[in-house]
This record gives sequence, structure tokens and C-alpha cells, in this order.
Amino acid sequence: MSQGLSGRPGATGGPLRLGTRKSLMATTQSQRVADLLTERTGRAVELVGVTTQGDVSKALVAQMGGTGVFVNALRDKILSGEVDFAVHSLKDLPTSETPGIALAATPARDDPRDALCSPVKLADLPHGARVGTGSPRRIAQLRALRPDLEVIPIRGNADTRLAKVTDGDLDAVVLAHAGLRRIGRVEAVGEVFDTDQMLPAPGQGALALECRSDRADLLELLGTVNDAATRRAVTAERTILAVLEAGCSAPVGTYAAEVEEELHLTATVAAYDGSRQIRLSASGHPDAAEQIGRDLADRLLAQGADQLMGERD
Ligand SMILES: NCc1[nH]cc(CCC(=O)O)c1CC(=O)O
Repeated sequence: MSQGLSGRPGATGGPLRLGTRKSLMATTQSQRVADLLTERTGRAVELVGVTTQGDVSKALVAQMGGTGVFVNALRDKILSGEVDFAVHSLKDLPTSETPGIALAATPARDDPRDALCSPVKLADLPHGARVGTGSPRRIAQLRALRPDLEVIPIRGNADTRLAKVTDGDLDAVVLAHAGLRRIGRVEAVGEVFDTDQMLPAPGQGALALECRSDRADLLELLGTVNDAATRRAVTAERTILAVLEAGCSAPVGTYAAEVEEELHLTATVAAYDGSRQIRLSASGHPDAAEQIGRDLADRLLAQGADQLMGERD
């Protein structure tokens, strides 16, 4: 199986070293990519656990602007050659490019939707129920669906958040369905939100493989697990974020998918208090993914997206 690649410089030798955070979600998604790569190329892949400053100090994560601290630590290991590549949740990657680092592949996307983790469905939560989420995107869309709910800002990994529901501190929390599957906690889900109810974060449910941009051999090897349709969809979604100059904590939801050779993109920008939302859709040829995203972002801006995002409560 590896015959086509094994003769190239750099493609031979020991196992590929995949740098990963040590959390259950990170190691699960890294191992899945490792197995897929081995299946497609015959190359062995070894996971190299990396402890980042963000894993050591929670305060530091907040101070350094969220998940960026994890991404940067893995990128440093790639640039120094300690590992060959890394697997990230695409939605945690900033939209700006990093010198020397290339996005080598986006494997086929998992479920992009958000899930209500609760013993009951959203409609069955009592009036004024306490729902935990720290994401302005989720807060704004939740408030639009159920203005009576009390939204409680929470932090921590998925298990910590789920424990708040089982302990009775909260009636529900909202988390990405893909992440819950990766940590084996789908049983906690009361309802998976349709994308009509809650638009996911740009890139949610998708993974991103990164390596050094000067390693042509690796780019080819890692490219074997790329899924072209996923790449086009997340390109459209992330272009919205880039044009709006927003990050993963902005009240911006998007979802793109191909239906019958047309790429459909929907995006929402919401006020932090959920009082107003702009929601627009566009479609076009899948090869024009970036242009479709750009045009839709321009339309959102023309309708006041900038102002909306600037309003905090
Ligand atoms: N920001 C944290 C994060 N990054 C990726 C996922 C879940 C998996 C994914 O969306 O690919 C999560 C947890 C969550 O939002 O519930």
C-alpha cells in the first residue's frame, strides 16, 4: 500500500511522530487520524504526548486568549522538528496563517452540530432553567430559542461541564456533538440541535492536520486523508470568520454543505444578549467556496454585523 510513497526522501524511516495534547478528546482524535493514515499509506504513526502551558495553568489559557495556547505549543514542536505533524480541532485554529506551518489535510467531518446535554429536550426544560455555556455564539442562539432560560457562563473540559448537570448545579449544558462522541459521552445528550435552530462554530466537527510547510513529502503523505468536500465547506465557513475579523469566541455561527453539487452556506451573527440576529444564506459552485464565504460576509456587514458584534451586555 505504501509503495507509491516509500521511495521518496523523508517518507522512509521510522514512524511518523504525531504531536498531541494528552486529553481524552485530543488523544482519541489523534489516534483516529493515525489509524486512517496507516491504513491509507502503510506508514506507522506514533503519538507523542505534549504538555502545554495551557494544560498546566487554566488561568493562563484565559489570559492568553483561549485555546490558542494549545495550538501554539503544538506548532512550536512542529517547527522545531520534535514532531512531524499535529491534529487540531479545526474550530480552535485562528484564521490567520502562521509562517512555516501548512494546513496539510482536513479529514471527513464528523457531526458539526451542537447538542443539549440534559435529561430532557430543550422544549421540556422548565421555565427559567439554568443552562451552562460560555460561548457567546451558543448564548445568543439559545436566548433566541428560549428567552426565559438563565444562561450560566462555565468553563472547563467537557467532562467537568457534564458533571455540573449530573450534580444538579445546572439543568443543561451545550457542547459539540462531535466532541461528546470522541469522549464516549453521547448518552448525556437530550437533544441534538438542528442547524436551523443553532448554527455551529465555523469548522466545528472537523479536524485539521498541520505540518511544516517546507516538508513536501509530508504534505503529500498527510494529504491522503484529506476530504475535498470537507475542505471546501470549512473554507467557506472560516472565510466568514476571517472577513468579519472574528475569533472562535465571537457570536458567529456558520454551516456549509454540498447538496447536489451546490455549496450551501448559512451564517448568523448575533448580539451577545440574543436580542437580534442576522442570518443569511448563499449558494454556488463548490470550487468558489472562498468567494461564497466572502460575499456572504460582505452582506452580513452591509446589514450591520459589525455593530451587532460590538454590543455586549
Ligand atoms: N472549544 C473547545 C472544543 N474544541 C473542539 C470541541 C469539540 C469538537 C469539535 O467541534 O470538533 C470543543 C468542545 C465543544 O465545543 O463542545
